[in-house]
Amino acid sequence: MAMVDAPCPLPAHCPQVMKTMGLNNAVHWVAWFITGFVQLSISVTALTAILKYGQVLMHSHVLIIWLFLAVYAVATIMFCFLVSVLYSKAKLASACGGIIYFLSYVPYMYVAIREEVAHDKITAFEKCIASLMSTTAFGLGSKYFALYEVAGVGIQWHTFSQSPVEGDDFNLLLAVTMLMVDAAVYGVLTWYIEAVHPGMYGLPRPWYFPLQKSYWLGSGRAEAWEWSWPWARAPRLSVMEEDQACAMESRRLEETRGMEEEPTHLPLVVCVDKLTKVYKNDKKLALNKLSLNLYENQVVSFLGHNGAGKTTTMSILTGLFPPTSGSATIYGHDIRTEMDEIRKNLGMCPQHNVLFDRLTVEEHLWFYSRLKSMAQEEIRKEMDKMIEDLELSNKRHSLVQTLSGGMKRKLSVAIAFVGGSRAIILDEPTAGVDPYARRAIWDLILKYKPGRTILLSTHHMDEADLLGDRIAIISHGKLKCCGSPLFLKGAYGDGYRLTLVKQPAEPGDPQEPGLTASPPGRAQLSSCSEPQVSQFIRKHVASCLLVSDTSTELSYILPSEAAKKGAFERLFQV
Ligand SMILES: Nc1ncnc2c1ncn2[C@@H]1O[C@H](COP(=O)(O)OP(=O)(O)OP(=O)(O)O)[C@@H](O)[C@H]1O
Repeated sequence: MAMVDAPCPLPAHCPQVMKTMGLNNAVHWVAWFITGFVQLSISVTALTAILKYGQVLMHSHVLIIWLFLAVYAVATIMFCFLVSVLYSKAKLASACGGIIYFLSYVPYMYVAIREEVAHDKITAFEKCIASLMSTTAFGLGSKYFALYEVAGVGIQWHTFSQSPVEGDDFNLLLAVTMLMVDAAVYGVLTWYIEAVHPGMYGLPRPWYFPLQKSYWLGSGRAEAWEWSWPWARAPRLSVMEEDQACAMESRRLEETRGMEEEPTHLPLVVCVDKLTKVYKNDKKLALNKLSLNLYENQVVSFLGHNGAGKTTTMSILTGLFPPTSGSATIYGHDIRTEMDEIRKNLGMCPQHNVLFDRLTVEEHLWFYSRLKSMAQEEIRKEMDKMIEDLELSNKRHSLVQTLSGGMKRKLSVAIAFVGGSRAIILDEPTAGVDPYARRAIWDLILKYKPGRTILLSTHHMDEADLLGDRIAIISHGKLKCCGSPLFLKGAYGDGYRLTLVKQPAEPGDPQEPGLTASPPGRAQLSSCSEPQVSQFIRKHVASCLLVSDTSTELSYILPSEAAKKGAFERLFQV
């Protein structure tokens, strides 16, 4: 059970999202240890009672039986943790874990056969080595219970460190000690393997990471850069120099069409530099040297077709996957080596809701704020404000499983903002919600934008236009254009559309021969004469194009250049 639970204990992706939001890895494992131990201690207690009072180990001290089984339970939990980090799929871990578990009995069988069949003498040291498998230590320990029971005295505190067999220097105390050593060894191996081989999600550390000062003392980014990427030929740069180099690179990009000059007067927060990603199981380039800068107080709308690479970019920025090459910095911290530092300011809303069914709206906001180490009083204030902004006051104490899809999405977006997160990644925040909830999410994003930097992916042009201070469009993993909505419309749009509604002429109305000095809309419409209207518009915007003439409407395209020359002003002032 522990093996199935440990690799993916919560809703899919939940541990990753929690880690992105600042969950300490040690806290994650300790929580699972406590859960496993509480469950197993019930079995241990029941088994102790059965063994003692069911006349199986009737002479042995009840506390020693419980202690022996409890220590074995601890070693077994740690063994499950170890197996769980070896496999990225829970079912595979449980299947293989069972086999590995039974195979670990082999040393015990070897010792037992040599001792009992071949009558060889096995030294305590050899037994300690064999006991590095917890099941072997358990088997050897159980043998002492049996021997003392047969002798009719059972294991007592004074016989705990003695063997009833003459010349045998191993005993139950050594078996229990070895079980504790096993638990510690499995724990260390779990910690190491998870760090260098984090499975499907997470950034692998180099195999020598325990030797890195930066791992133990934090920060030390220059050292981390050097150690983690020894093949990087580029000269070592300070963070400021890196940011400047990154900004210069993007300035070079501006020279190409579709790249607006960047708002360099704002603080640079996210600097994506030639990010490339090739998935192991899909050899094609998911990201192809993507470079993008994000500035404070801005929302950047990330647009692109399905499979363009939006989610991949966001996953790399949030530390779910490592990039194949290239890098990115967030607040000057490198995503490859300083994710723990970055996570203190990072908020994310993944494409699919990752919520706990059995927690309420309020509990979710509280939990994620606490992950960010926010003080209790501040949490209460922020929670009240956010619940009001979400229009979820009446659902404050409702379990998430009772919320509608739109409400769940609103909560997921709100979670990205709690706890003072300043770099926010929103992956299709309004996917699958009704227009009303969509509007509420828009309002929330706009309200919480000041002081933050937001990257928002969407498939909706109107959303990108309305929310985005800048829009970045990617295709096949490459940035195609980036700039303000107005800039992109100017660069790629075919102009402005002018639609005139024809006013039906009322019976007895005198037919006006042409346009008068009366308000232009009314004059044009009342005439309902397309040539005259067109002639009037062409007087001010010579290159206007009539695109439709129906019984109720006239529609024209006015080229963007006309706006720059002030032609629109003259047209509408008439
Ligand atoms: N885990 C994965 N393993 C292999 N290939 C993947 C994986 N995730 C994404 N890809 C591939 O990487 C490319 C980019 O996918 P990504 O999910 O980043 O696109 P997207 O722009 O977010 O698409 P959508 O708008 O549909 O969410 C696609 O070709 C996709 O097939």
